[in-house]
Amino acid sequence: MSDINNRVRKQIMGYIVSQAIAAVCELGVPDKLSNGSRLLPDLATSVGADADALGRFMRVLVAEGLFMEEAAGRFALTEAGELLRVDTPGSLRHLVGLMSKEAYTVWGHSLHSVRTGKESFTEAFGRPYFEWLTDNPSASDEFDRCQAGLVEVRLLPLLNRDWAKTTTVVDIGGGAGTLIETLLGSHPHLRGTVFDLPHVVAESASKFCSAGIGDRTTVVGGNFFEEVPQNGDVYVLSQILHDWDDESAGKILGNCRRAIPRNGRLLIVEQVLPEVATAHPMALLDLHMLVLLGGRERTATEWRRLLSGHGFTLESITPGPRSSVIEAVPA
Ligand SMILES: C[S@@+](CC[C@H](N)C(=O)[O-])C[C@H]1O[C@@H](n2cnc3c(N)ncnc32)[C@H](O)[C@@H]1O
Repeated sequence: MSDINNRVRKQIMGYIVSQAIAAVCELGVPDKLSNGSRLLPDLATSVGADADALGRFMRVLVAEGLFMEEAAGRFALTEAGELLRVDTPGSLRHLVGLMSKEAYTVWGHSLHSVRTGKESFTEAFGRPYFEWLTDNPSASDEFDRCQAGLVEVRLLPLLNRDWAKTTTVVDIGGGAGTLIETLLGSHPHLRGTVFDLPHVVAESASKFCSAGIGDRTTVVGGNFFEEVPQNGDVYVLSQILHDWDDESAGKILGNCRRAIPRNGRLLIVEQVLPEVATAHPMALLDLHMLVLLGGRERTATEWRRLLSGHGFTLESITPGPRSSVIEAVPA
């Protein structure tokens, strides 16, 4: 078979690889191999899998370079596979969580998105994703955990900013509060507010107390389409606006504009797509945002336009290892 034929076949069957990764991660296979190689029957018993079936999953993932078969039936992690462990620095395990289960099911309905320009989650589950999460606590906790896993890398460009003149940071859609916890942990003069849906922030206050920052933090449950907390001098929107189309993103920005003081600042931690379409890794995320949520990733031109349409001037874009910090001030 020609290389082209093989390549297209692999593309067509690509989700088998991603879902095989999700299945072995759910079983904890990469973690069971963290201390070295194991024989298949022993590995299968330790994770509660059928040995023959697990061997067939491993065959595919060995071909993908995630595991190696050191000797017949003895499997180990490769350097790439190490990234699937829960506890490894730079772990991608949170991404496996975000791309499987409901996220995978929703892609079976993606034809709806390409036809209408709308999200497909409602087609698959009866209502939009964030509404569905409200009544599915274990999926919601898993989502918050996976997001928190991403915050570490996203935070780097934020942590490196000069915070000397800032008093209070308000994290809008701050999820599990990891960003505020890390920021306040390394900047003892800062105060922080976490704002998110009530069920998401229900446990946050006690978490902040345990982390020793209870006296410097405020937790507010609410809906950013109605209003957001006042009295911050820096507002953070991390991975929020890409969840929404321009109209909804504009409503969130409008509410931030009403809350933010004239000398305040808005820091948007998001991806910036190149102006010209290329095989940019974020193009995949852009498509996922459309299908899951009806959202989108944006180019610098689109960011400038969206911000200026809702009372902000884009001042700068600072690229980070994963996301950029888009800094804006009230116009
Ligand atoms: C993609 S997550 C980003 C979380 C966090 N900022 C981060 O960087 O990891 C989007 C967040 O928006 C929150 N959210 C969704 N709809 C909301 C609403 N109407 N009002 C307030 N928060 C909302 C979700 O609960 C979730 O925590």
